[in-house]
Amino acid sequence: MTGAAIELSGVGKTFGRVQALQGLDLEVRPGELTALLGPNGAGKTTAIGLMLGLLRPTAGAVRVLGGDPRDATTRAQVGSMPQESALPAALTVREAVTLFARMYPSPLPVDETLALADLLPLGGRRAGALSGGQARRLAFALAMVGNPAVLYLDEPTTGMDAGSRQGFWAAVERLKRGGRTILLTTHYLEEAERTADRVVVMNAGRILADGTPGALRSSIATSHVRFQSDLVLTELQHLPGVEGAEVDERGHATLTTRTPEALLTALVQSGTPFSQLEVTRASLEDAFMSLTGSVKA
Ligand SMILES: Nc1ncnc2c1ncn2[C@@H]1O[C@H](COP(=O)(O)OP(=O)(O)OP(=O)(O)O)[C@@H](O)[C@H]1O
Repeated sequence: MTGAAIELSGVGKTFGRVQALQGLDLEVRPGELTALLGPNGAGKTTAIGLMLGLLRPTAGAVRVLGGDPRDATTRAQVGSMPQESALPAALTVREAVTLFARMYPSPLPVDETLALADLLPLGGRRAGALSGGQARRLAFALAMVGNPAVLYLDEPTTGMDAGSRQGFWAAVERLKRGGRTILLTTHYLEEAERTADRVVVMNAGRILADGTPGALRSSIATSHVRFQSDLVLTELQHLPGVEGAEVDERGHATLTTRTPEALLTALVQSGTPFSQLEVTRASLEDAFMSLTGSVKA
């Protein structure tokens, strides 16, 4: 045992001819909030299915809290908010949470769980009558009521309005401070950046990047520097930190760089006259798309 809360080593998963995951190595430390990011079909849900013991790996091994994710002792310590949850439509919110609480050895108090998911005012409403965003909050409550050490949230905020989202992330922050290990998938990069200790970017069943949100941003986020000058393409390419350069026939240059400040300092120091300067920072969304080569999901 390595002390990792979740450990995937050399994990592969195929569905017929589809290779959903290939040689996946991932260690999640206890208490860490990890965001799995990737376009549709990247393999995020499959990875969670393996960590939950709902799927068996075709290759490699999956350990959760030092045990087999299929064992009852492991499952009792794990909570999951799936992408689409079948909620017990005829039960009220409170009844559903109470019922789920009975399935765990040391559940959270029902009222505390309802409060965490901002559902106290809706305790008497039938699950089948909830709005989409409210139903997501009930799925969150059902994932939490067992007082899990490890919590999986698969695209948790899909369908939530801005207010629900804010409340939800505040609750996740509290859970994180309480020392739980949380692994979530999301398409909302900015949310992941704000909340996660670590971001793991996946595409086509593999990990493309893994690091803190800040490190990821600085490793992939580029800026565009545009100006007009007499410099020709080779001179532009030799400015410090230039990763890409284009120049049109009128001398309008567009340079791609991760260090726009150093580039501009060198440009000014060279004494070359320039005009129409414009510096734009690529959004994290752009950087993510260029990394995964995907269109926005
Ligand atoms: N039960 C299954 N049978 C066949 N193929 C599957 C099955 N489950 C997943 N796949 C395929 O495996 C690949 C990974 O799917 P997965 O659902 O893990 O992606 P994802 O990253 O969660 O995508 P999304 O962002 O759309 O939820 C996809 O090509 C998908 O079609």
